[in-house]
Amino acid sequence: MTQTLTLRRPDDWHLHLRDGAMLSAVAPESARHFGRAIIMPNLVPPVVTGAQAAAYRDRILAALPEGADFKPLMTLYLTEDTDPDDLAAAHASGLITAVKLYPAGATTNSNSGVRNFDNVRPVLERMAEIGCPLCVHGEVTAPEIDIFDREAVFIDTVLDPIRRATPGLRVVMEHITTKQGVDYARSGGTDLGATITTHHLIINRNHILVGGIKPHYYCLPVAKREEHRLALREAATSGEATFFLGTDSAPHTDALKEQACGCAGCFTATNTMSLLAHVFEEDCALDRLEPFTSLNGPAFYGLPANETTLTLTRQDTPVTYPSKIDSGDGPVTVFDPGFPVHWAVT
Ligand SMILES: NC(=O)N[C@@H](CC(=O)O)C(=O)O
Ligand SMILES: [Zn+2]
Ligand SMILES: [Zn+2]
Repeated sequence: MTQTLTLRRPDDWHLHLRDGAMLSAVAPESARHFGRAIIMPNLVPPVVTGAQAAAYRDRILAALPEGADFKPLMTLYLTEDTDPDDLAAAHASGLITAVKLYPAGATTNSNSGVRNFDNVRPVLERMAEIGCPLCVHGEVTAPEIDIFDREAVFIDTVLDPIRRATPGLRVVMEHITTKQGVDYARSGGTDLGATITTHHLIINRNHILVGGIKPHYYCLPVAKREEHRLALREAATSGEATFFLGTDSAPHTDALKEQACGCAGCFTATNTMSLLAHVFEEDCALDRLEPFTSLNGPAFYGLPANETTLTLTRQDTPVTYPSKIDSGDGPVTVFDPGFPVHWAVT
């Protein structure tokens, strides 16, 4: 008997769509399966004002295939110069859903990010007042901190102090990669959520480094030890309301990934739902895929779950995907889990 699984249409609570030719190439990949996505603002230059967010939203809508059932949920990139009134107006009108905090220098296109967290305190207080969530790239950037420790140190030295100083601020810990991240997210009550990517459920740091360096597995935060991957698997498959899918699908062309100083980011928009069905089946948790991909995220953001559905079918022959998509600027490699996957979106 063929096994099928029907879910409310999933959403992606952390997505990079880029701009220009790349946007046109990757937007259809997300729109095929996802109903909504939180759109990351780390363009060059970043999306820092309401006017820029509106213009970017329009470019995204223009890049969608005709009849696509996909709503971009826009974000502003928090800088030390963010105007609280502009932010509040953009939130009140429904133009933006959240604000994104990048510590300066932490990741791709984060140079305009925050250096001194005291300088954004008034903005954070305003966000707590108006109920606008803060999405956080949670890594410290101090050169003396080992890259594998950057998330855990951020939680203790930046995130926890910010949350204590700003009661009522709703925070999403983006793309958590550690057991410490899982534990902290769990301890935070209903004002704290955490997204987990598809690739961090599949790879650990050995996959990046053993047997030759694999640039297409390099992303930030970098994948950690196996014990951390297992903690993420346990959290994602738990069904707990705190944890929801944010793919962090982050396309870079092969030329930019496969070079002496390669860009960080895994491109998973194309095959995420098949991969997640595989992961949840492996952990005997197929019944908890829907909370992770389709229910917990909207609940955190105070939005209804999607009305339409998506059906996955388990087939005998492995599903096939293009190994690369053409971005117009060159090929982008689709994340390869390294094992056959039998769940197809039908
Ligand atoms: N995750 C990544 O490795 N890269 C993201 C930025 C980010 O989410 O940190 C990107 O924009 O390429
Ligand atoms: Zn990030
Ligand atoms: Zn990201």
